[in-house]
Parts: sequence; C-alpha cells; structure tokens
Amino acid sequence: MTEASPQPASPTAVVIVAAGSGMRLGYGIPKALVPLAGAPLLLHALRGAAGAGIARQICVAVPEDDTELTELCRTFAEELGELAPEITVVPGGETRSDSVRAALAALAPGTVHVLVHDAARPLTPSEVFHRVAEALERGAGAVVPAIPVVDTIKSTAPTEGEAAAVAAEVVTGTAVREQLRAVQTPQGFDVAALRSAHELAATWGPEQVAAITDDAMLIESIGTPVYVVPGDLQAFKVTTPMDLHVAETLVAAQG
Ligand SMILES: Nc1ccn([C@@H]2O[C@H](COP(=O)(O)OP(=O)(O)OP(=O)(O)O)[C@@H](O)[C@H]2O)c(=O)n1
Ligand SMILES: C[C@](O)(CO)[C@H](O)COP(=O)(O)O
Repeated sequence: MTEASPQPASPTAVVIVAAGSGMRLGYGIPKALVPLAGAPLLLHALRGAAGAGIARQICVAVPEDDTELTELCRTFAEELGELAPEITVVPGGETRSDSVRAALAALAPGTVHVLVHDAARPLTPSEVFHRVAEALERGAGAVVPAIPVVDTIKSTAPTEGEAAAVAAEVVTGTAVREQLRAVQTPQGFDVAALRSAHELAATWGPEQVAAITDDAMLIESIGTPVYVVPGDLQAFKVTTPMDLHVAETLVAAQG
C-alpha cells in the first residue's frame, strides 16, 4: 500500500468507538456529538476513517439510548453512496472495552483485519491509518501508532502517616523516558486474535477489567507481540476543554 489510500489485500474493517459520555469534557452530551468547527466529533472521525480508503466496513459503537449519532451515521452512509464502505451502527457498552466487543460482534464474516479507533481523535491523518494497515498486511497480529513521550514520567503512591500532612502523594520511581511511547489510535489487529483477547478479558475480575485502557493491553496479555508504527501529534485525543480548543485552532489554521 502507498500513502494514496488503496484498499489492503486482506478484508479490513474500522471500528469507531463513540459510546463514551465525555465526563472530562463536561458538555453534558455524548462527546461524539460535541461540535468541532461546526461538525460533531464523530463526523470528523468518520470522514477520516472513510477518507483513508482502507475499510470495507466501518462499524460505529454509539451510546445505548442514542438516536442522534445513529442518524448522523445513516446520513453519512447516504452521502458516501454504494461503493463506499458499509456503515454499521451498534449500541456500545458501559466501558470502552465493552463497546469494542459489541462492534467486533457486528463485523462482516470474512473480515481479517480491524482498526479500532476513538471518535475522540477527530484529526487523525490518513497516513496513520495507512501505516497501521500496512503493518498488518506485513504480518503483524497487533500494531499501535505511538509518539515519543516529552515529559518525565514518575510512578507515585498515596502518602501515609506524617507524610500525608506534607502532600497527598510521594514518588516511587522514574521510568526510562527513551523506552516510553504515548499510544494513539487507530490500533490494528488480526480480528481472530482481538476476539480471543476480549473473550479472555471477559473472565477477568473487576480490578483487572478496570485497568484496561486500550485493546493492545489485551493482546499483550495473550502473549502476541504488539508492533509500533509512528503516530502523529494531530492524532491527539480530545479529552478536556483545552484539547477541544487546540483542535478548533488547528482546524482554523488549516483553513
Ligand atoms: N463506554 C465507552 C467509553 C468510551 N468509549 C469511546 O472510547 C473513546 C475514548 O474514550 P474517552 O476519550 O475516555 O471518552 P469518554 O469515555 O467519553 O470520556 P470520559 O472518560 O471523560 O467520560 C471515545 O471515543 C469514547 O466515545 C466508548 O465507545 N464506550
Ligand atoms: C485507547 C486510547 O486512546 C489509547 O491511548 C486510550 O487509552 C483511551 O483512554 P480513555 O481514558 O478511554 O480516553
């Protein structure tokens, strides 16, 4: 594949998880509906995923009681027309992992590769989709886009006893920054491997489940190597109001 977006040889789907509530953004509506430059975040993510030209199907997980995001997907599918990827909508779950699992169950039979993407990363360039899809085509069972970490990362623990009067937390260690990466989406997988990993996670206890923050973690737990390709600063996740402000500024600057 080149950067000019041809379809991969293996049947490939994109899952967009858009069922989160956006508590940290604080808009009081599902985050995927929050406008960026006049269009909901999900519409930006759909345009990015479809524009990359790699997917035969795009499966979107929306909040269970949603009608607006479902309608948005339906209108988008109509605009794309018949030759474009099939757009499927499923009700998401309580956690991001639950939403991914619901979408995996709705992939067309014969799908070999899946790229799992956050609706909350609306400005992800096509090139990132291409790099992930290409690594899958080259034989990776799992691949994540990532960028180097710029801050020093430390682990901490709550303070106890007299130390608690000084501050709430104390440093317990410093990670080697050169080895650290900030991992983005879309994350790419062999569909069968990701399904197995999710099935295993369904047997885990609540503490382990609560610690799952991405799909690659599940794949790591079954011992499959997770490969890394370059991410992009513009693939950042809109989590807080400041992120949305940055996204608005970037879109405005791009005209
Ligand atoms: N039950 C959930 C939770 C999250 N997501 C999706 O996973 C992505 C990353 O999650 P995050 O940025 O944390 O979104 P929210 O869960 O909406 O945010 P918050 O944690 O602030 O409520 C988002 O596209 C979100 O819609 C999802 O599909 N289903
Ligand atoms: C999947 C993810 O975007 C990779 O960086 C991230 O872990 C999602 O975390 P969130 O807390 O659900 O936003």
